[in-house]
Amino acid sequence: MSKQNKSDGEAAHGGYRAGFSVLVGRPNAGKSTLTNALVGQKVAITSAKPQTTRHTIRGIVHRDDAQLILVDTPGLHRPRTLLGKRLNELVADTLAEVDAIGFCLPANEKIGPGDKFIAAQLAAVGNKPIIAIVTKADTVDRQALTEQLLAVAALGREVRGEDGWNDIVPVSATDGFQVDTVADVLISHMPASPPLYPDGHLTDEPEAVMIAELIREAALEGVRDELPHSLAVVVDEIVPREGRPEDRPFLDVRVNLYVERPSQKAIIIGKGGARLREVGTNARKAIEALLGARIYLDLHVKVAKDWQRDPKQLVKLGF
Ligand SMILES: Nc1nc2c(ncn2[C@@H]2O[C@H](COP(=O)(O)OP(=O)(O)OP(=O)(O)O)[C@@H](O)[C@H]2O)c(=O)[nH]1
Repeated sequence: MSKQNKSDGEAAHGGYRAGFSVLVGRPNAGKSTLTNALVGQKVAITSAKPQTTRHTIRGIVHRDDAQLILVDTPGLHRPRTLLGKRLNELVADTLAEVDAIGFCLPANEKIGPGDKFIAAQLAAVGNKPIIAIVTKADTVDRQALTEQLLAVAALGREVRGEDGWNDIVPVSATDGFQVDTVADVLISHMPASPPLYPDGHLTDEPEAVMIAELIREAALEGVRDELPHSLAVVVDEIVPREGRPEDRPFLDVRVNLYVERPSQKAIIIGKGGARLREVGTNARKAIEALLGARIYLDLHVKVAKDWQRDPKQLVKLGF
């Protein structure tokens, strides 16, 4: 993340700004959906279930005069299991690195203890610009939105003193309402800097992590209720097949899906393996589109008992 030419001031890079921003908020606040709307391409998985975003996934907003690099974090929350604790460490590390923080609070839910907990943590980060983003604005009427904006402003003053949040922006990621404004406001807090990534680059997430996310999304389709947080996906290897012409590569992708109980393994695999085949077919199409190459997808389902609580298992699974 080193920026060349540490000279300050607007004119330093012809007025160009570039930097990092993170969206935080409690589970289900709409962070992934907003990231996707800002970046304009699906990079993070979304789900109706909380805490599906396990990895830090970056998307980049490109403008003629700016680059906004977004980091999508897992839901910041009170640690419960060890996995939760690791997630919170990840969040704390990310906060220290960014130039501005977007704090997401849904318009259609009263500010609760979870939001206050996060607000206090953000205030403790120090002098960083914090922009309160009131998400899902389409779900409430004008008056309810106004009241929520006032409540969010009051929360800002409560944790940060009289100045409160640097900005407050209502947005609807699903309707596209104010999505550009959110980008504008975040960009206004980015430092003068040359572009940090080549144009057209949408994510710097290692391909393996994106592949794992695509498979995880396909595997959870229709069974989210039975398998809320018990599925981890690890890409073992991606090997180019030998003897293929360079312009038409073919890759062997080997992947392990870890669940916590044999009953969950049965759900993933389905009767006679039918469900797993369907998961493979769906994920393969998405992965081929991502990689621009044909692949053979080899999926294995394994039971790793209590992987969420076992430090050794967590390391093995990449957490
Ligand atoms: N109506 C409406 N629904 C939204 C909007 N943004 C997100 N949602 C819905 O809210 C739910 C949660 O959205 P996500 O983007 O997955 O939330 P998140 O904060 O990333 O959640 P975690 O990954 O659990 O931290 C999903 O069902 C979304 O479809 C919005 O602008 N309007």
